Amino acid sequence: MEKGLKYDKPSVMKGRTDVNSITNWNAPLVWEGTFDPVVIDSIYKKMDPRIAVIVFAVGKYTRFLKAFIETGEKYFMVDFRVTYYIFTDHEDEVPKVQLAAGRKITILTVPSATRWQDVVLGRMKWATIAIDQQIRSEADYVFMMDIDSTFRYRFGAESLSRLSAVLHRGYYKTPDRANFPYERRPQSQAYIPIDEGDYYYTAAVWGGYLEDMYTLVKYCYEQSKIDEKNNIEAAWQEESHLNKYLLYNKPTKVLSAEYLWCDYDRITEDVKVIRISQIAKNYAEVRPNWN
Ligand SMILES: CC(=O)N[C@H]1[C@@H](OP(=O)(O)OP(=O)(O)OC[C@H]2O[C@@H](n3ccc(=O)[nH]c3=O)[C@H](O)[C@@H]2O)O[C@H](CO)[C@H](O)[C@@H]1O
Ligand SMILES: [Mn+2]
Repeated sequence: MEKGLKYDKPSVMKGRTDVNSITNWNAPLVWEGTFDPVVIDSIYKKMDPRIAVIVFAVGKYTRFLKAFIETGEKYFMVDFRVTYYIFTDHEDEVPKVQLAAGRKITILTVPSATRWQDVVLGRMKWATIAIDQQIRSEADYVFMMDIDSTFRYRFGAESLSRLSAVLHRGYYKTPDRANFPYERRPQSQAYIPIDEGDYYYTAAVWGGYLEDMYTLVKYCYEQSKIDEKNNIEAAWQEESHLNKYLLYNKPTKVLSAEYLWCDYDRITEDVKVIRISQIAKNYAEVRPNWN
């Protein structure tokens, strides 16, 4: 980081005591109050990484693009180089948003779908192909995100690592791993035995080094293809495969539920800020099929 930078002296004794801020494999578990944004930004600015955000807006989900990008410009990796890769079947519905310097939008066309499950799983296929053909030469870090989200507070370089995953807000306090909604049928590639598991991660926000993300996205794609051949679809689609992978290949950073909350859940004591909030949506209205 740069010489002469002014910031509060870090303490050995003081810090968050209401939550655990380290995993049992010694990876940071990131909460507000566990990092100094000035120090973090200065460290990462030196590398000036190119950050890719991969989002899908297929069918009626294009309505979420405007708020996602506009709030992203306010809170996501401010002052860093960001490209939003928008995968859509309605190019004409991608809004024109004024972006800060060093930031841009790239539109990629994907087919429409009749089942939402095909869209959420299809993300793994199209992202694998796009990283291979294009993004690999344009980015250092990649994030995969749901589009039905708005940024509300800093989502910055403290989230960067080789592989960073976010605790699902609905399960981060679940005491018993048997209650995680992992895939429990041994016939599926995403199967996790009842007595295994660390955390339950959301598939709505995850990121890391381009090559590590490529490996994981491709893994989810390939596992779901095997499932398809065996006529089975994992309980929570790519989220189930993601959780299986992260159990046996531990993430290098775990981001607290601050990184993905939602508009309709009560905020808990330990969540001091909400960085992304999922928008309340009418599933029946936006999805092409119901179940
Ligand atoms: C908070 C959380 O854990 N979210 C997960 C949950 O999300 P959700 O219930 O929030 O799923 P969702 O409807 O937002 O779908 C996931 C994403 O796929 C895209 N999309 C989906 C349908 C469609 O017709 N068009 C379209 O573009 C869009 O980017 C959307 O944000 O379950 C999904 C599949 O089981 C994914 O695992 C999500 O990551
Ligand atoms: Mn969503």
